[in-house]
Amino acid sequence: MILARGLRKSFGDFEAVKGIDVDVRRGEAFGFLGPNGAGKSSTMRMVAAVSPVSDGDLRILGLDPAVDGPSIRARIGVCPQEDTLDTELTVRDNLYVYGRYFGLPRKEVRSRVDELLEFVQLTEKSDAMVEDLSGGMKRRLTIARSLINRPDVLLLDEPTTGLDPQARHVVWDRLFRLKQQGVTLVLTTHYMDEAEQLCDRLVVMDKGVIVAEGSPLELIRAHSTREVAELRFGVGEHDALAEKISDLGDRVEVLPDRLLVYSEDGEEVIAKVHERGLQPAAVLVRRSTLEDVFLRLTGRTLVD
Ligand SMILES: Nc1ncnc2c1ncn2[C@@H]1O[C@H](COP(=O)(O)OP(=O)(O)OP(=O)(O)O)[C@@H](O)[C@H]1O
Repeated sequence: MILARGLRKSFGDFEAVKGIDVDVRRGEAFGFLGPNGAGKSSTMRMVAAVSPVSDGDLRILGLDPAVDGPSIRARIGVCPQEDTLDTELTVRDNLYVYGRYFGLPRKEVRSRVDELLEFVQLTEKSDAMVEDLSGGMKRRLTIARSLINRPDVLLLDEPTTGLDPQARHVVWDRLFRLKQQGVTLVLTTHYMDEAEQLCDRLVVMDKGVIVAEGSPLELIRAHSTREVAELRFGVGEHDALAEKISDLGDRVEVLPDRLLVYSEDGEEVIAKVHERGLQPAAVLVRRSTLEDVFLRLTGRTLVD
């Protein structure tokens, strides 16, 4: 569905995307992960055929965005990071007008609008003005709008950023359903839990390059241990304590509020910490996640 080879994006002298290779297959959910400024949105905008490629090859649905931009845009759906809804129109009219941009006949748009309002659970808000919607409702409406043309590929730039947990959950639930319906999803996110659950494959980007790619499980196996022991000591004690327990795991990471000890058996780590007479204020053993992969590969947490 999407094929990129040596894809680059420059803004003047600054290179935001530095030659990436990407393959997105039909029907999969593909994620771009990375901290702010990694180049995810710049990549998404090239894939959406709204930002010209600076160098390299890019094919979307087999088409070249430099020459087939309109055909590509007709067959993809885009849910941008910022809501770009028309606040002076009702919920229904936002979808209707957008559908008409695609040149769909009036009758067809009307029934598609009803279908989509139902899908994003906004039927009851059909006649409300956009400015009266909550943030979560606006995001759902933007997703509905991006689906008006029955796209083969749906591009979502941080679809759940800025939403409260419940609103996030509703949006995520709809994305799962779309995936079940066979829509190819390409998304960026900062939320590791979501990426782990939804994405079949993903790439981790940092400073314009891809630093790892694979399924969530493959990435965790390749770049982290099975378990992580989290230890909280007093403020300011973590650096000194990290040295004292550095032999207890494959590696130890120092975060501002805790130590992370990476090992195959977290309980064993905790037991040894206690044997050494150390008294953490709190301990937790958990399995490795994509957040750990990210920390390993970039030396930073995504939340930063
Ligand atoms: N139009 C532009 N002109 C100049 N620089 C830009 C432009 N768009 C993006 N950049 C720069 O390119 C880099 C990558 O930005 P991009 O928005 O692609 O990152 P991102 O991974 O999507 O980050 P975020 O998670 O914050 O959205 C940043 O340093 C940004 O300042």
